[in-house]
Amino acid sequence: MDDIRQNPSSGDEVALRRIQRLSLHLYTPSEPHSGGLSLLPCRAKRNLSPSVESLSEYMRGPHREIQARIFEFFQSRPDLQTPVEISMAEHRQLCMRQMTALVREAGIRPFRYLVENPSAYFAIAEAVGGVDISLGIKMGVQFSLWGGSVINLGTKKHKEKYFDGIDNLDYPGCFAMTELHHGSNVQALQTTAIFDPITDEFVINTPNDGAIKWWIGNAAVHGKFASVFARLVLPLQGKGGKSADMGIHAFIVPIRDLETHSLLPGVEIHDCGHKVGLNGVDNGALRFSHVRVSRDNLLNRFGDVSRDGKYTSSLPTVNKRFAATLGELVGGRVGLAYSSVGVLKIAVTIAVRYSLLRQQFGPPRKPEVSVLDYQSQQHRLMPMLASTYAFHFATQYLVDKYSEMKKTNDDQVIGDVHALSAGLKSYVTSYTARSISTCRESCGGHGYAAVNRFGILRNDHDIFQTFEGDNTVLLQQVAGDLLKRYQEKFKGGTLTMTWNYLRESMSSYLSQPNPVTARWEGEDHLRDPKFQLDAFRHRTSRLLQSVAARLQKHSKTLGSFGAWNRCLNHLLTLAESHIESVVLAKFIEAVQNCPDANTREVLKLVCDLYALDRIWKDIGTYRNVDYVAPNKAKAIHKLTDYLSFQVRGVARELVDAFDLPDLVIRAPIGMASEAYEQYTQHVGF
Ligand SMILES: Cc1cc2nc3c(=O)[nH]c(=O)nc-3n(C[C@H](O)[C@H](O)[C@H](O)COP(=O)(O)OP(=O)(O)OC[C@H]3O[C@@H](n4cnc5c(N)ncnc54)[C@H](O)[C@@H]3O)c2cc1C
Repeated sequence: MDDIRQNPSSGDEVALRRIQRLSLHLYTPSEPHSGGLSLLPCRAKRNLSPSVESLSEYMRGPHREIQARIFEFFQSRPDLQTPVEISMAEHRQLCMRQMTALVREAGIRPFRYLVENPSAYFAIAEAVGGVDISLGIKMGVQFSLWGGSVINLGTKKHKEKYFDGIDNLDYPGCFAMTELHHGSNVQALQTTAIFDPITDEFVINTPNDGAIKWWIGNAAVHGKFASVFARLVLPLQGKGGKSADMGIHAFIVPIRDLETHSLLPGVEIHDCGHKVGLNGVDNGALRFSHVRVSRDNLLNRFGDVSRDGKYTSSLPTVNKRFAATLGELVGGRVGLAYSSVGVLKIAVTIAVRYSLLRQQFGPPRKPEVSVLDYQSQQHRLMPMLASTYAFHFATQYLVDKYSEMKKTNDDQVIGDVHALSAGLKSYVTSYTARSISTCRESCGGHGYAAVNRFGILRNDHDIFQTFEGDNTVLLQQVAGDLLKRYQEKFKGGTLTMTWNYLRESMSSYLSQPNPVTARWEGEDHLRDPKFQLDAFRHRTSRLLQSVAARLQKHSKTLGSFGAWNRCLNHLLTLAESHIESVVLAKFIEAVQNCPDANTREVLKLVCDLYALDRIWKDIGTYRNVDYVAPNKAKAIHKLTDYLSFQVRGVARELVDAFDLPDLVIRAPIGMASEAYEQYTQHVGF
């Protein structure tokens, strides 16, 4: 493409003059702090002066020290840093070396943290994901999935036998749930585990090619064990002497010899091959041909088989056992939501720093301006920066709740964590996936250089939307949960903490919007957290009430499955709306709890942008029900642009406060200083 400055055809000259005229119209000379140009000077602006240190201190959370240890360790070991170009085979070996060195040389034992201090575990996962996302996922497979299944679905005997080997990596393992024909629908898995009462063993078998375990992390190269999810079948225990299918259970199956590493008899493994991303993780496909394992290898916390082949369980039905089994695996979702925010922080930091550095065009006879001074660039990046802050606090809350759940086993907290982890995992990972592309675009051509990271971040992170539960499927769990609570409300039941607002407010949200407040357009009102939360909750309550009525109507003719499908998009919108309400509530709380007044003021600005941008993006919904009048909609739009502009003034400090070391950012264009120098050096100047 021709560059319009170097080769101005007459049409291009006209375009250039138009841009320059536009610059004159839109901008007036800058105030000192913004470092650029100011937008429509219609308001009396206050310059904020955030302290990066104080902001960072508040954001950091309690586990910064262990993260710093991880960064220092990898910083000191260039041989363990992932280069930009690396083959799949080398990447897999490097990832294994990285994980082994972390455990055996740096002395960081993620598995112990997972069991004893989950919030520290998630901080470790975020930090190693910053070193290489493949490493973060490889570690997640080993400790959270393979280790987590043994600890959470097994009993004391399993812990005694396997804990140390998992912890010190003598027992690298896999989590083998997904099959070729079934991923999301776990209840339909076909691998069987048939009890043989004569030998006191289970026989693990893949009955057809559709039941081949697929995508199993750690299987292609490194795994020695797998926790295999299979239907537990008891011969002669069903009606009329038939076999009884007791549903999906997990079994520990050794897959490779501990000494020689060769495949064990009856186990066939093939490599899933080169992937779009995460090529440091060795995903494999496994077929089992009548592999025998001891009865003790059943992970028997929720269901057991006695020596004489009788089934016992504290849970009365197959569905309850299934829910309990899958429920124990929510830790993976918590980790993904949390790590996804970590990836978003990296992408936003690179995009914002570069957009501040990069200068293109400007008013006549004036220096060129930073591209972040363009309203369009602010519109792309500032609400994203605000969302990153919002998700930071929301996922921090999720991690705290998860830790509380593990400590107390309280039913209400369990309910809360299950729905919230499903919702935040899907909402945050989808948002991050979209945003990485926007960040790439906002850095122009230099965003396309592999060294500047967006390609690998996008490719590695993309699958976060699918594994540990496909996002569309998980959002339906959130919607289902909301509907359940809605029904309970009318039966006088209790609501868990996060859902409490529905009880408190359903009736007021569902009454006709107040025509007077619908017209209020003052900045104080629009920036009042009460108005913002009210708007989010009003939308959720309406969506909930209307979808409940639609489901009831359609189920009469379509049955419950058909009715659900007829309302599916509505249900997904409901789930997202609810998650957004929770995210906003947690952000508002975080602002209010911030002890330093200066920092609080900056966070309040960022929070206001998050809230108003979301309201503006969904303004049609609010207008449709006259929750906001036309004048108010216009005021929201104007204020959102203005807040984006204000956040631009503190954008550098906001990304610096993420406190990500160069080891994690790596992109030359995303460096805090001398970015151009580092970039030119990279290509050899
Ligand atoms: C890199 C990678 C690593 C993985 N690691 C592991 C691992 O270690 N262990 C393991 O067991 N698994 C692993 N998986 C598998 C992963 O968990 C599954 O891919 C995931 O659960 C989704 O299942 P699926 O791929 O079969 O998709 P499907 O369930 O077939 O979904 C396909 C599409 O249909 C849609 N869809 C499905 N059901 C519904 C519905 N009810 N309503 C609306 N839409 C629907 C989905 O949104 C999606 O768009 C991995 C996958 C990958 C790619």
